[in-house]
Amino acid sequence: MKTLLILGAGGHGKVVADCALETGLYHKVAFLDDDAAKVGEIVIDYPVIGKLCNFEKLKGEYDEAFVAIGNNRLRVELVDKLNRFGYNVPCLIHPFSFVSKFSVIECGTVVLAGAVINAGTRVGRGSIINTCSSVDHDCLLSKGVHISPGARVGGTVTVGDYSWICLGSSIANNVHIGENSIIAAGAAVIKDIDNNVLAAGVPAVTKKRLRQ
Ligand SMILES: CC(=O)SCCNC(=O)CCNC(=O)[C@H](O)C(C)(C)COP(=O)(O)OP(=O)(O)OC[C@H]1O[C@@H](n2cnc3c(N)ncnc32)[C@H](O)[C@@H]1OP(=O)(O)O
Repeated sequence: MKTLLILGAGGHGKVVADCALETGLYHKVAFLDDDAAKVGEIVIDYPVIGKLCNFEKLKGEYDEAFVAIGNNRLRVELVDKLNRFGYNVPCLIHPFSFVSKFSVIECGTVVLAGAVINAGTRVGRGSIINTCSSVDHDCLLSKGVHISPGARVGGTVTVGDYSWICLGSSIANNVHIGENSIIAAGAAVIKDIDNNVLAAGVPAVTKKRLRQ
């Protein structure tokens, strides 16, 4: 059994800790968070022991470290820092998810309860495959992608760096979603989506451009 340091003690941090414990691989977790009010508190039975930057001085005290922060770009930056610093950054797969043995999940990615990842799909580092979402066959999700609860991604879809597929949206097969874009909750995407845009509606259309 291993120990796990989790960067981020918010709602997503709780879910990540729960997932890690459910795997049966960890017997102890602790959190780091930059919210001063959280430091010293207990979050689902486990302590918040310092600020995010404290991961450096804790090296050697935990077997592995994981980033549980919702901001897609920041999450990947921290995964990369942990890797450079020599931490082992796992991928966390909830035991009640299905991840095809013919898929590849890169480090720092969490696959939560009820999620499905089908054969031939690759999920980049620092991604979130959230509760009861699905990513079908032969998809390529780049780094820092968040597939929110209940979202459905058809086969052979590509999603660029840091894009956020919101709650309950559906992405038709063969579509390309650009980098740093947001697909709003409940959208149905049937055509390619540019980089740096918010798309919403059924069928989804570009609503606004986002800062890069
Ligand atoms: C476990 C967890 O909780 S994980 C987190 C899950 N959370 C989510 O998935 C977030 C869901 N939230 C959304 O989808 C929100 O609508 C967001 C994040 C996309 C809104 O983003 P914002 O940048 O604030 O969008 P904003 O409010 O400026 O809307 C821009 C336009 O898009 C439209 N729009 C935004 N969201 C939607 C939507 N879901 N459906 C239809 N239209 C929408 C707005 O009406 C507006 O249209 P208009 O310009 O014609 O008036």
